[in-house]
Order: sequence, then structure tokens, then C-alpha cells
Amino acid sequence: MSLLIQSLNHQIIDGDNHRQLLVDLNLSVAPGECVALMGDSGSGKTTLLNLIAGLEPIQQGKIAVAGISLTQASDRQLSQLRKQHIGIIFQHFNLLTSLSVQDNIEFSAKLAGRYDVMHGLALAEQLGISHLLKKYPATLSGGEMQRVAIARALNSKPKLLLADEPTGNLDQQNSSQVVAQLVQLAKSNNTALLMVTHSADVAASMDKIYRLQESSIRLVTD
Ligand SMILES: Nc1ncnc2c1ncn2[C@@H]1O[C@H](COP(=O)(O)OP(=O)(O)OP(=O)(O)O)[C@@H](O)[C@H]1O
Repeated sequence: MSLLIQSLNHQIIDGDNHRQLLVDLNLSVAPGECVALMGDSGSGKTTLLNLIAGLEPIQQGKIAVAGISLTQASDRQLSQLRKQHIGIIFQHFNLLTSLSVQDNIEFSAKLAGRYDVMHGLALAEQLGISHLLKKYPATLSGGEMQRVAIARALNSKPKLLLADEPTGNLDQQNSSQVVAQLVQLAKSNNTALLMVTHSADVAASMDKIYRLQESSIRLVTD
């Protein structure tokens, strides 16, 4: 499995109270499988992505990415795991403004020690952004930035790609197109995709839809 979560519990401090945000959560995502994660605002979707990315400590339960357990890992091991096996597409893209589009796309692959100029160029071609390689992020439209963020995340050939509301700033036509490309690329790279979205249209193009509700996760469709 690219992602395996077993009996995950997570508590947050809410004012003076402790609140159980996630209770006994189990989830697995296979290589090349594309999964949507939906749920009301505040249900814990971003927290779950942060736990999977090793950005928040696991309180109880198990998470493994590409067969590597995060539960007992040190900060150094978590950072290594992120570089090697996890791609992240943030809602606001987080492109590096001082780097050109091409350098942004090469960045994650260089960090992972998997720099392959042809792979980056092929991704840019597939995403229709080859003509933008010499430009800088500040001069791009939202849809173009999103495609650059996708190319950058996939260029390191991650086993797992996490995307937090990646089409939130795009119009519907643009977002359907970007998601269709993302799903196709994840499948052809055998990368598991876990995408948080509020859009039923976006979720419908994924293999499975899960919903976070009342601290637990349930399968809506497959
Ligand atoms: N570090 C933290 N400490 C305390 N509470 C937190 C922390 N991180 C998140 N929360 C709370 O946990 C809950 C879940 O937040 P989270 O951002 O995971 O929700 P979400 O489902 O992603 O929401 P949205 O759809 O609005 O982005 C919220 O009530 C939030 O205020």
C-alpha cells in the first residue's frame, strides 16, 4: 500500500477542552489509486493530511507511507520520507517566487535525488506549460500556477501525492481539466493520490470518495 492508516486517534485542544478530532480512523490507498477526501469545514481534513505528511506528531495509531512507518520516526527520518516519497500540492501552490517555472519544477526532484531533466520536461508538456518554463510564478495565472505545482510535486516520482483543495481558486472548467490531468498523471506514474476537496464535481473524477464526519471516515462511493 502507498498509504496505510490504522486506528488513528487525534485530539486537539479547543479552548479549555480537549476535543477528539479523529477516532479510530482506518484508510488505505493503493499505488495509482485516486481518492477524494470530503467533509465539512473543521472536520479535520487538513489535520489528517498534515499527520500523513509527518508535519504533525501522531498521538495514537499507525500511519505508513510506501511501507515506511511514521509512528516512531525521528524528525530527520520524516523529512527524508517527505523528500523521497511524498509530494504535496498546497491550496496556495507555494511556488518559490525567486525561481523560474523550470527551476520550480526541478526543485522537488533535486531534493529527492531523482533529478531527470527529461521527466520534468515531459510533465510540463503533458500539462501544457512548456511555453512557461522561463517565466516566474508572479506572472502566471492561477490555473498556470496550479499546473506548475502539479508538475513540481510529480517530478520527484512520489509514491503518495497529497493535495489540499488544489482547485479552490480555479473556475469550474479549469478545475475539471486540471483534476483530469492530475488523475491521469498519478495513474501513469503509479502514484497514489489523496485529494481534499469541497467540490462534488472534482470528487466524482476520483476512484473513491471518503467523507470525514463526526470524527470518523466513511466510504461514500467506489
Ligand atoms: N494545532 C491545532 N490546535 C488546536 N486546534 C486545531 C489545530 N489545528 C487545527 N485545529 C482545529 O481542528 C479542527 C479541524 O481543522 P482542519 O483545518 O483540519 O479542518 P478542515 O476539515 O481541513 O477544514 P476546512 O475545510 O475549513 O479547511 C478545527 O476546529 C481547527 O480549529
